Amino acid sequence: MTYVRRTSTISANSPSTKFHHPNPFLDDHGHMLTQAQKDALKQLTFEHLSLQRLFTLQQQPQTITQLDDAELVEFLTIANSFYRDGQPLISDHDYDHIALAELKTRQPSHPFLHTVEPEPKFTGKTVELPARMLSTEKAYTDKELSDWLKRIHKAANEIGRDPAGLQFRITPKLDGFAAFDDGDRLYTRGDGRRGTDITRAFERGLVVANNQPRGLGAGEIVVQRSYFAANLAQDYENPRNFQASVVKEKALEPAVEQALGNQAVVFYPFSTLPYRVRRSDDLIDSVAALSRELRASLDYDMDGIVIEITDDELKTYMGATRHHHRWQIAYKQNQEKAEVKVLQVVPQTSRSGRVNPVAEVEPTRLSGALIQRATAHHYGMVRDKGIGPDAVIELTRSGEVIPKIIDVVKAVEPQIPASCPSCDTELFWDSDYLYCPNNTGCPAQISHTIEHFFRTLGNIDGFGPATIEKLYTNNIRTIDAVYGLQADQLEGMGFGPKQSENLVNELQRSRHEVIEDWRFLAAFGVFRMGGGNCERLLGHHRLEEIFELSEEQIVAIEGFAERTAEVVVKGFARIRPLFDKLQALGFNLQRTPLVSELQASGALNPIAGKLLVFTGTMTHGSRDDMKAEAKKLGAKVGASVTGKTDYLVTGDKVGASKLNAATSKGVEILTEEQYLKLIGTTISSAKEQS
Ligand SMILES: NC(=O)c1ccc[n+]([C@@H]2O[C@H](COP(=O)([O-])OP(=O)(O)OC[C@H]3O[C@@H](n4cnc5c(N)ncnc54)[C@H](O)[C@@H]3O)[C@@H](O)[C@H]2O)c1
Ligand SMILES: [Zn+2]
Repeated sequence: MTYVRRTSTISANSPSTKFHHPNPFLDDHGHMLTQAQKDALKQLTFEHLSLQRLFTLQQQPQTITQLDDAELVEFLTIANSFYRDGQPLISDHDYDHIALAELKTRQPSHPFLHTVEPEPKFTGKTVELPARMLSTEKAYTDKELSDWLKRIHKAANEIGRDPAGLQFRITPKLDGFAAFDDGDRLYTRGDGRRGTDITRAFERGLVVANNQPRGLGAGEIVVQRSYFAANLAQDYENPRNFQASVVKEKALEPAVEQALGNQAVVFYPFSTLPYRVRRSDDLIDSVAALSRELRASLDYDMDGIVIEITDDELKTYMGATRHHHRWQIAYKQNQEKAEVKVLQVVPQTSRSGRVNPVAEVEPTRLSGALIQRATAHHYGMVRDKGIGPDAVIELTRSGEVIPKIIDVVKAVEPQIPASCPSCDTELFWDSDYLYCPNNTGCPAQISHTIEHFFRTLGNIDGFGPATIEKLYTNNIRTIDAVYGLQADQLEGMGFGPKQSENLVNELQRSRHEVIEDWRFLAAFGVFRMGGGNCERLLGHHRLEEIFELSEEQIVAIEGFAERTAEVVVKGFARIRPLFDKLQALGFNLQRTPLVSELQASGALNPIAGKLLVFTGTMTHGSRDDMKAEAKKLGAKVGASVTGKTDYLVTGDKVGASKLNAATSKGVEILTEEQYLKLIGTTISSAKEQS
């Protein structure tokens, strides 16, 4: 694997760790970690995953299945700790259906799956809970629900109950912070058996929902949905994020204090929740409607419904696993699409000057996450489909944190900016895209370029959007100027003494730590030159040669088209002055090995990248084995000879037509023996090995 592994705690350099976070920023790469998440990450120790890797997993949750076992468990642990802290990294849907499901398939008895997922540690006395507070078993489909029902029926029969007579109590599954109120103290769920004293929440003004008395046992701390949407949605990413802060030991933030004062945050005992009762025979058919009904009757966020049997004797008989009560299940429907109303379309100028539309929408819950904004592909879509205030759009969430607009249900007058939101310069259209032409003076373009640089280097902390914005207002607007900063200068700009020192140390570290030259080049953000293309290019030409390269030389490299070569040559010319200045600062660059060198040294097999066709009966192994081996060495294997074939490898009893085709197309023909020699093995040594 090629990503950087960090084996120790990510260097602590966090400026004031703010618990709640304002709207997350979406950078050019669509990276969505918020500052608070990044700060929290710094507290964690990674053994298997890197920060970059987490970024990728967050952006492409489907790649979670490619992690190895240890990485997967580490990822689950990290995701869980973020979730409990009110800042989910990925959606519940992806957590359950991709990450957890993967572990279930691979290691059904892994301890992670069979205990209550741990909550963050709070200060406070730990006590034995009067009753166990477990997780719930989950059903996402009617089939899963009916399987559960069968188990209930079986148990009922075992103790002589008539399954048809059983009653099921259905309550909303509150999406809050679980707690237990014994009338005197309030405790967290902890590990399900022992919780931590968080009575301070009541002392801070938490009330029991609907003026109910204290001491009603298990429940959740929740915030009113309407209050959240009206007063908190701008500052808190989701209600979980807000709710968790009510019980934290640190001083309350003003918004939390205010919400408590307004009695908008409550402890809701489960025993006082609105409920419905159904019998076995009409349970499954009615769950969807009940779910909607209960949602409408409750001004708190819910995450499905909880179904449990009411027969106490049967409950006792069925008991619990270490993870859940067998007599209870949560039913969650997958809601992957939603229709929402647009509040406004906000323009965001990117590093390249392209202005991207972000639709702010009425807060809507979609597969476990609160959605407040969505991205349109480009302003052409906004223009052609009529997206603006009051438009109704259809959203889908396919793993990304910010969902995409898939369709417009109700079109309106499109909301399109005339000038750049950052520098006010008049925008221009280039087919479907809007651009700010002010490349050298637009604050957004300049700041994002600097952010991109540091983020791509990946070996420097502390230079996030907030820092860069502050530097910008203090006239530090180029990367070389940032590298020239001294601690006292930073202090003069309003950075704290400790932070100033840290920032200067980080700048030094980023120059002294070894970094791959392709990563360094990618940091300059030349159009079409992301990490992959930089590495490919530097596999053929040295970093110091790139400014002399012609379009022809670039096109000659596999993977570069003519149009790309043209913009790349221009792009290199543009960055050259900055490049020279930064290189003079002495970064510790590690060269990308040249393909030619690798081939000469034998590190790269001569057939790597070549297209081979095998024909005839082989003696070295079966033809399939040989094909597999060739692929392992980096070759591609074709079925028939074409003009692109590099070698035709021939065994015994070869048909004349293949040989003729090879000859007429100028394809080199190798006997099996010649081939084995080429790849550095002989028939006998190959046989010994196998
Ligand atoms: N997005 C992420 O990264 C992430 C990470 C970890 C967990 N999760 C989510 O958390 C869930 C598992 O967490 P869990 O084990 O804490 O909770 P759970 O979903 O299994 O629910 C159990 C809890 O539900 C609460 N509850 C709410 N309403 C209730 C009611 N009416 N009756 C009874 N109990 C009720 C109780 O406090 C109980 O402790 C998963 O569904 C998963 O999607 C998400
Ligand atoms: Zn601009």
